[in-house]
Amino acid sequence: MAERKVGDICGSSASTTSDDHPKDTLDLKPEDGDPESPEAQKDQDLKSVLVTSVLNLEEIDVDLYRGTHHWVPRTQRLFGGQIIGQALVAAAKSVGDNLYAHSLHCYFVRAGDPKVPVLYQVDRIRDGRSFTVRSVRAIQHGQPILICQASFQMLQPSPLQHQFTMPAVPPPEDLLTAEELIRLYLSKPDLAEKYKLGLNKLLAIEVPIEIKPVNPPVFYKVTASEPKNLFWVRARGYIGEGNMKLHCCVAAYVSDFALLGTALLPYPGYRAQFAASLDHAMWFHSTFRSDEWMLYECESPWAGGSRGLVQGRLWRRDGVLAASCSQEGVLRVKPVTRPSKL
Ligand SMILES: CCCCCCCC(=O)SCCNC(=O)CCNC(=O)[C@H](O)C(C)(C)COP(=O)(O)OP(=O)(O)OC[C@H]1O[C@@H](n2cnc3c(N)ncnc32)[C@H](O)[C@@H]1OP(=O)(O)O
Repeated sequence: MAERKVGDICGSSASTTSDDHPKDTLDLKPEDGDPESPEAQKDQDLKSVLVTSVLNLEEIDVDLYRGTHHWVPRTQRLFGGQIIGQALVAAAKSVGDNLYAHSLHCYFVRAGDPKVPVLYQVDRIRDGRSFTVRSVRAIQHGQPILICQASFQMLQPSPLQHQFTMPAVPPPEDLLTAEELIRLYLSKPDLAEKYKLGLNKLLAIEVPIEIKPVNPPVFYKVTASEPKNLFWVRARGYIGEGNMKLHCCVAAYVSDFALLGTALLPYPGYRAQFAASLDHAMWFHSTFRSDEWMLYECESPWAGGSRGLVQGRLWRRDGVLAASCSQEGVLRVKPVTRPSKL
């Protein structure tokens, strides 16, 4: 299968079969070439776990897929980004080669259960001339946990093109990863035991995303800040060029990570007692590589009524706006009790 260069926006490499449904188009296998070659083996070894497992759905029947879990947050409810990414994989499988993921809108209606797989039932809502829409229900225990609509468009260039300017920040090479920051905190000789425990738990989590905060928090800082956050993100491991559709699914996974917490930044005197994403919308603007560093600019324009609205923009290193997202989440908080100084 000819490799598609990254110039295609969230494209796919489909081929139609004898029936009227294009066959599965999201090929997660290594690119063309001898699968036994040392290069292919190296790729396979380094292949991001997001590709080899999290976003690699099993086909159960036409338009019915099953997804498994890789990393589950401490809340023990499925990570929202995983369900979104897998739902987009399922939606994209029945969409032809000349169509590109440009948006998705989801509601999280029940907590995902990490003890059982997720089924993805795809409904082919419409195949229009320029736009094709799929609806996906993520199902567990016979009930939907997520409802998602995804839309795909033919490439239709236009003279109307503009974007905001990417924030000026240090490059990722000048910053520390989240793990490096945690190890730095752990190296403090006067670090209290209870903090050590929490930090080592964080280190033990195998999140398939690498993160470099642009303004790393001062360790257990208690000062309020604006509800804005910036960090460099990329998928761990190798994904490679040629499958923009897959990069969109990985970006959907990444976009839900550390986003909702932006709304808590002005309130260091409170901690989340219950926090969960209610909905999530995403728009894909240009080509990008989700296994290369991208700047994730997050901000929360509003919070109230036990909810917080957060918005994110994913920027390529060259300043091109790759994707935007918006999410509202439940934020039920309680005051942080600090040991009295007396
Ligand atoms: C800052 C940290 C950011 C973390 C971001 C995590 C991002 C994620 O990936 S979350 C995963 C994706 N999203 C989801 O799973 C949400 C799925 N949807 C749902 O679970 C439901 O639709 C939900 C909970 C939003 C609404 O359902 P509904 O039955 O109306 O909820 P409700 O009765 O209000 O209470 C639900 C939960 O809030 C808890 N709760 C209710 N009131 C309070 C309160 N005052 N204080 C604290 N918790 C409360 C309840 O105990 C219950 O918790 P649990 O599910 O563990 O029993």
